[in-house]
Formats: sequence, structure tokens, C-alpha cells
Amino acid sequence: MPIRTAVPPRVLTVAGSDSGGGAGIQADLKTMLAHGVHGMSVLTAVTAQNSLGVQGAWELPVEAVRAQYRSVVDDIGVQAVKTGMLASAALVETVAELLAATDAPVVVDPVGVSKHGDALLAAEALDSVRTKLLPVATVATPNLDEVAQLTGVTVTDESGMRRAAEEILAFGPRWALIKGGHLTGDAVDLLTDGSAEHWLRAPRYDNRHTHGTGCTLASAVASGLALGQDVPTAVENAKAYVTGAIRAGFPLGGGIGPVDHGWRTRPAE
Ligand SMILES: Nc1ncnc2c1ncn2[C@@H]1O[C@H](COP(=O)(O)OP(=O)(O)OP(=O)(O)O)[C@@H](O)[C@H]1O
Ligand SMILES: Cc1ncc(COP(=O)(O)O)c(N)n1
Repeated sequence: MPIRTAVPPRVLTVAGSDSGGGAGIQADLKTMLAHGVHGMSVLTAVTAQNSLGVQGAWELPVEAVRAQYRSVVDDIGVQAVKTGMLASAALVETVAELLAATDAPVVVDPVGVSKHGDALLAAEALDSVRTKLLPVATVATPNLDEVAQLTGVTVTDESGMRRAAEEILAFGPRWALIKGGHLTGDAVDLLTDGSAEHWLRAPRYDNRHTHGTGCTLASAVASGLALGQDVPTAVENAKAYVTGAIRAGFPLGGGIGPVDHGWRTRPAE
């Protein structure tokens, strides 16, 4: 067999490790594999985590994050970047400074708190997220808790999502994707750049095994962008992927299980 010369697009996640394999770096790399891109990682923190919550978290030194990033970018190159758990103000500022110099699209998932309520970002880092990280984002993907943390806006319905998007866009990302996963009724998200408005609507699956939904959605968007899709198309495809993964989410451990990143490869039940 001839050696393959065509190289798939490369996507980098800058995020924390979830030992349980449902969220964080592990969710990101599985999502990238499912999209046919080459996934790479810059680890920012290690969590001891499972379906019950986060039992411990240790952040990496700034030099370790910087060195991983340089290793990947200087040799291999990236077509899109996704950021997740960044833990501290020092890491947020380091990552923002590195990303300010890239031409690749950047998807920022401003991870604040885990599904179980464990803090994944120091409170004093919020200002660095607002002033340093969001300005370098092509797409920012806050959930409604992160919207409240970053803007003070409490969203209880779809009209509130529009207001939330305006406030997030004011920090400087090109697009805001406001995730309505924490509301009731259909799972509705709003994507806007301040002029175009795209409402993404999917059925809400009554499945409590939703660990990793946010990481999965953001990594799917980054994969689509690396494949050359425009932002609305990448987000629409990512929404379809995460919806299928939530629908197929499975019980693992005694708590909230993961979404199924491999759902498209399983035989239909
Ligand atoms: N039960 C559900 N059924 C269908 N779609 C859902 C459900 N819950 C969330 N979603 C969708 O999943 C995506 C991620 O949204 P969500 O608000 O859950 O992100 P997140 O809060 O960052 O994730 P997490 O709560 O795991 O940290 C969004 O597209 C949202 O609409
Ligand atoms: C290391 C790490 N990063 C992020 C999340 C949030 O997960 P989600 O994708 O559910 O928002 C998590 N629980 N752990």
C-alpha cells in the first residue's frame, strides 16, 4: 500500500484532563476523531474526575503550557484551536497571548464550573477571560451560568439569550454562541455576530448522561472550521453532532454519564 501523503486538518485543544473520559481533553480528542481531523492537545490542568464530580484538580505551570503550544504550532501547525478549562488567571493570560498571534480560528469555551458545580476557573480569572481571552475568539460558546458569571445577565428565556449575546460580543469575539442547554423545552442555542442571527433548535432528550456536552460542541465547531466550513455551517453541523451524542449518552459510574462521541459509528438500535 502506498504511504499516504494527504494530511487531515489539524485541530488543537487547550484544556484540562478529565480522568473519567467524558469531558475536557478526552471529549475534545474523541470529537475530533469523529470529525476526521487530527486532534492535538495542550494540557492546562489535570482533574481527578468521574461521573460523581471533581475530586481534585492540579494546574500545570505556565512554562509547561507555553512549551506544549510551541511544540505543536511550530512543527505541526494548526487549522483551528479550541480552549476549555484554563484554571487560573495566569493560564488564561498566557493562552490568550499565544492565541493572539495565530491566524487559525479560535473557539473559546469559557469553562467556569463543572456540571456538578465544581469550580474549574478561579474567580479572579474572570476578568482576564473578559479582557484577554474573549477578544481573540472567533466563536465564544458560554452556557447560561458562564453568561451570568461573565456579564451579570441572568437568562431565563430565549429573549434573554439575545441580550446575553450582545453583552458577550461587547468583549470582542467575532461570534457568540449562547447555549440554552440549561433552560427547559427544546434545546435552543443562539449564534450571532451582532447582525446575522441563527437559532439552533433541537429536541431536548431526557437523558441525564450529558457530561461533556459543552466541550463536545465547541470541539465539533473547531473541527468544522478546520475543515473549511464557515461559522454558521460549522455550528449547525456541531449542533447535530452533539444532539446525537446526547441522545446516545450512556450510564457510567453512579452519577452523570458521558455523551457518546462514537454514536455515528454504532449500528442503529
Ligand atoms: N438534554 C438535552 N437534550 C438535547 N440537547 C441538549 C441537552 N442539554 C444540552 N443540550 C445542548 O448541548 C449543547 C451544550 O449545551 P450546555 O448548555 O449543556 O453546555 P454546557 O453547560 O457548557 O455543558 P455542561 O453543562 O456539561 O458543562 C447545546 O447545544 C445545548 O442546547
Ligand atoms: C477538565 C474539564 N473540562 C471541562 C469540563 C466541563 O465539561 P462540559 O463539556 O460538560 O462543559 C469538565 N467537567 N472537566
